[in-house]
Amino acid sequence: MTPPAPPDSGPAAVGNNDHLVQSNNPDHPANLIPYLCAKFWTLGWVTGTGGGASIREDDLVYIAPSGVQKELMKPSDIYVLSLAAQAKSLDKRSRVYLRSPPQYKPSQCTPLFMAAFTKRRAGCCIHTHSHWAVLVTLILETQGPGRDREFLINNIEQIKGFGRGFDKTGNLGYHDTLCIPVIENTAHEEDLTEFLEEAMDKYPDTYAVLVRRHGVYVWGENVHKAKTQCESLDYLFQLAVEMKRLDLPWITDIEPVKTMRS
Ligand SMILES: CSC[C@@H](O)[C@@H](O)C(=O)COP(=O)(O)O
Ligand SMILES: [Zn+2]
Repeated sequence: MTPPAPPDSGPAAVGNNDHLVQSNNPDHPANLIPYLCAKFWTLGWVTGTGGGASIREDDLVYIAPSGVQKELMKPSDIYVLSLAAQAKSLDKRSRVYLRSPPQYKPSQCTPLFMAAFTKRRAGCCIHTHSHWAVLVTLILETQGPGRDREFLINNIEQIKGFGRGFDKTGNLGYHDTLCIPVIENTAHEEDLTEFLEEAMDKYPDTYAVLVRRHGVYVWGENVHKAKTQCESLDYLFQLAVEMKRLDLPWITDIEPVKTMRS
């Protein structure tokens, strides 16, 4: 990831640990979150303040503000919290911020991002409101109860863009079936947390969870992996919607071609 030099990171540090979001390094999370969200906005992933991204570097978690135009964020808008301080806190639901811009509230997606960081040791989590993700959940809805809870696809090259799973090495193969669980949307974002965590427990190797009529959460062990997995998924969601339009199945039984390796 080599974004250009960061924009002006806002007012100089005065208290509030502002130094945590001030860096000339374009790969610093406080620079990278605004840079990535500006890119995601062009893809329709974070339009109208929806969606977002969060990055963990060791103990520190960098989070965007709530309800802001995600493509216009500045490094000085970013919240920082400590996982260790959070773990020590007696009130598990309250957040211990090392830095909070006073004019904002932290993203409503914070507990969902935290689930990826604490339950999967993820280094980055991306939330999109991509049309393709939403459409896939709507198509699944028409498959009826029991068949609407998993997005399954196989025999598509882009599936190789996904890791085999948490603490596993290597990526999925062309003939493997990719399975992304679907949870129901709730009126308030934070209420999704228990269902997202439940899906993580039930699907320990998944790197993503679809939220019906809402979007998708995708994570990875670092920014590169979260971003490329999110891109691969969006590609597959779009393909799946077009396949459905053409009445083509998402799951096919294709015999592996015999090669010198077989
Ligand atoms: C367009 S409102 C969307 C929000 O409710 C939520 O789903 C979301 O994705 C972003 O929440 P935010 O608190 O702005 O980071
Ligand atoms: Zn959302």
